[in-house]
Amino acid sequence: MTASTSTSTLTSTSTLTSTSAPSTTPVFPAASILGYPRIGRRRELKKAVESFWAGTIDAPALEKAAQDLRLSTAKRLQGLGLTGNGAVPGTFSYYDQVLDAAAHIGAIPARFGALLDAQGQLDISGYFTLARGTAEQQPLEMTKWFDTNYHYLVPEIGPETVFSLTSTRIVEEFSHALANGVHTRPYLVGPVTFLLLSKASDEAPNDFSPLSRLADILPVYADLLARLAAAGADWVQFDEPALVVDQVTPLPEVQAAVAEAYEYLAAVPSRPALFVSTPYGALEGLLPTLAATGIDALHLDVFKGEVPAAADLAALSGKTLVAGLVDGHNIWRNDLASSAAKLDELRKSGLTVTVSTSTSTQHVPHDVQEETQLSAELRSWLAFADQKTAEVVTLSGLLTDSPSVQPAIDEASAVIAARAAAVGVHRTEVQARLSALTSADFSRDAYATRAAVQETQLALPTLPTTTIGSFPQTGEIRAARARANKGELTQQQYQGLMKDEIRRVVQLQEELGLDVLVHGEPERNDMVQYFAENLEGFDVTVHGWVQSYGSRCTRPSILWGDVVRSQPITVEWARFAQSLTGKPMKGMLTGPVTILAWSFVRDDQPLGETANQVALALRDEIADLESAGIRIIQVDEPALRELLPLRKADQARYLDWSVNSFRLATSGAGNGTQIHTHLCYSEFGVVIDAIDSLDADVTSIEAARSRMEVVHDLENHGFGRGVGPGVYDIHSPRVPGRAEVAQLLETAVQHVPARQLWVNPDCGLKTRGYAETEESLRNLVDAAREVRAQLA
Ligand SMILES: Nc1nc2c(c(=O)[nH]1)N[C@@H](CNc1ccc(C(=O)N[C@@H](CCC(=O)N[C@@H](CCC(=O)N[C@@H](CCC(=O)O)C(=O)O)C(=O)O)C(=O)O)cc1)CN2
Ligand code: MET
Ligand SMILES: [Zn+2]
Repeated sequence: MTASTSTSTLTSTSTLTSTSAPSTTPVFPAASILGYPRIGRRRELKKAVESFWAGTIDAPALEKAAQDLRLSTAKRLQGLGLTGNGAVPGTFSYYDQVLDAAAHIGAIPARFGALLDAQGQLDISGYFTLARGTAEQQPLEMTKWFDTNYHYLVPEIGPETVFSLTSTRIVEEFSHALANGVHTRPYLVGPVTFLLLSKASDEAPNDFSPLSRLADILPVYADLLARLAAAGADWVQFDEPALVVDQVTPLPEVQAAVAEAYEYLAAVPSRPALFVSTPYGALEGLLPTLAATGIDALHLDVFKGEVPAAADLAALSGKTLVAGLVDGHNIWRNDLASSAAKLDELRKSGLTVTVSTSTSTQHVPHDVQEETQLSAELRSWLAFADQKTAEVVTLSGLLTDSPSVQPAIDEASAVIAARAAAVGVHRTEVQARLSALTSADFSRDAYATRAAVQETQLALPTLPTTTIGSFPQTGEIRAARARANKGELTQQQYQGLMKDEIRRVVQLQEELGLDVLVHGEPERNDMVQYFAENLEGFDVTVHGWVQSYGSRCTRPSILWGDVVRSQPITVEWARFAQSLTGKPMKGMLTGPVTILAWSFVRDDQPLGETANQVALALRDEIADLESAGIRIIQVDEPALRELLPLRKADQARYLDWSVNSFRLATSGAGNGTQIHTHLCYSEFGVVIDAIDSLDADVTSIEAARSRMEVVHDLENHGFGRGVGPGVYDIHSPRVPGRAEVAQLLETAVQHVPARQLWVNPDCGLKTRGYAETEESLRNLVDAAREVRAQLA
């Protein structure tokens, strides 16, 4: 459909809205959740998908595994009390929910060539091609989903993109569940969020905005709606989280897009009832806009956001208000008394109100009851996805004024009170150390002074080469750790195997001719969990897997108490690795912000305070590394951008505490100790001032996928310290050629003085195999030598 025909449709819809809605709008279920983890309680989906990629199972077997998982999930949620039509969300995905939307509406970049089958459909192999790329084509870019550790694939849209219904998977999933006794609620990322999250395709002119294609994707969404109605769906959920974020696109344009999209979709003659969800924060200026459309139910995040003003709520008259009361993004048991009070407030509006989660529960593990190794006390403080579902069901009892709710509220209040008083939550020695800090603890001598000392002590060539820390985590390494955890290997045997691995990694780096070496991090299951396991105040889970992207998962640690480092963590490994080489060996730590971002963090004190506790532990670790003869220490902060608040008004305060915690961790280092930091997964333009304020001597940044765009930011900013824009995209097995790397370096030296530049990959190599790693690093070192020679 062209822009002009859609405008005429839009004009006619304003009068049609009331008559074209389903004759009787179905009742929205009193209890529902926005979404549920899809990886499986035992990572069944991860295993099936990776087996399919490895060629050990075929497409029908993968489909069967996914079907079984969907059905057991749906039955479980029914069993927990999500019983109304549409209460169970259809939030399954083989890889990513944004990719799913792209796959349904035909947003398939031309650069992939013909991916559709004879019927114009994208099959499962084509779908994974977009996610994982081919030898010739980079996959879709991956980036952070709002302020979470989930990553989505970025659709590429241009004037040339032809939209059509290229998948009907959500319809088939609905029908399959219905045939098996569960009336689910199909889910798709909504049209406005979809376009706001997209980037312009390679073919698009410079000033192109994906949002300009709104009128062209709406008919495809409409087609899908009609098919879902025909399949019998009562409700469909369009997820619009981009509406809670301050966008680069001016608000009036976003408002116009929201109005156009939902007036259009509401006017579809035969459709399910429309439910729009707006997780991750307060909807603010877009609430009246959505209220003025013909949608049937609107979700508001009233956990993170405020309860809206009465006048704003009044505008929702005739619609169901779905109250996101239970936090989908953290694991603390809900304060039911406070939720009940909010629910009361919302019901005063006279609207039909129902209960839900603030966000999808895809960000939390499945079930606390699996974690039998945790103390009963700690478990009683927690709620994972299943417990959150139960909390939603409990709160929905208030809608019918059920007397059975009060005991549950009282119990939750009692547990929260007990948690505040529990041993280890507040420790006087930690509080005393924090209150004794002065501004001197947050700064080092001037950079020029430090750089001069480091230059003589380290004697590195121009364009020094290094890697980001991890080397491939091989099956052998993981198997050894699994056996050690089961007690099949002694600690000594396990440590011996890890030392063998470190020896191999050091020798490989010597052979390749890298200038600054790493030990490869084989002893770490994860760069955050490893530290959590070695600090007091944290606990870790056994089955608490949460999807980070695609088939990759993490087990976020639980930071519940004041943080204490009772003994050195990395020092012996670093000392051992340094003993194997005359070249500088980097000590490798994870920074305070990232440790917080990738853990479930206590909600009973400001994050900045918790960050400083972690920072003090790292500060002590750095002092011990220095004493052990380590001259370069890298403190990774890949999540610095992730926690940046979605609303501009909150950002300065965040950047202040986050930067300060990094400085607290690192500024005890002597002038001769070179502090590195590393950031990935973000656009850096927005946080470049903050990166500068970290005051690290050297910063490595992801850049290869975006073809060195970051060097413009660095140049404009006048970034004056060492910097290593990544020249090797480690997210795919593709090996970058020597000439390609050299070209990226040549671009870099045009914008950043050569004496500041470092040569390194985009990120750690843990997800890579050895074959491609060796070849890529060889090309990287050769390219650095080539460009060095040109400079000389
Ligand atoms: N926390 C965190 N967030 C992050 C990143 C990160 O590195 N960590 N990187 C960015 C991208 N996200 C990523 C997230 C996960 C992984 C990743 O590689 N995850 C691994 C698991 C890593 C891990 O915890 N490994 C454990 C457990 C491994 C395992 O599955 N063991 C088997 C047994 C193995 C055997 O017997 O062979 C089992 O438990 O069943 C270990 O090595 O010990 C995976 O999904 O496969 C990579 C990147 C952003 N966010
Ligand atoms: C996600 S950032 C990873 C940094 C870490 N040092 C590594 O190399 O794996
Ligand atoms: Zn990284």
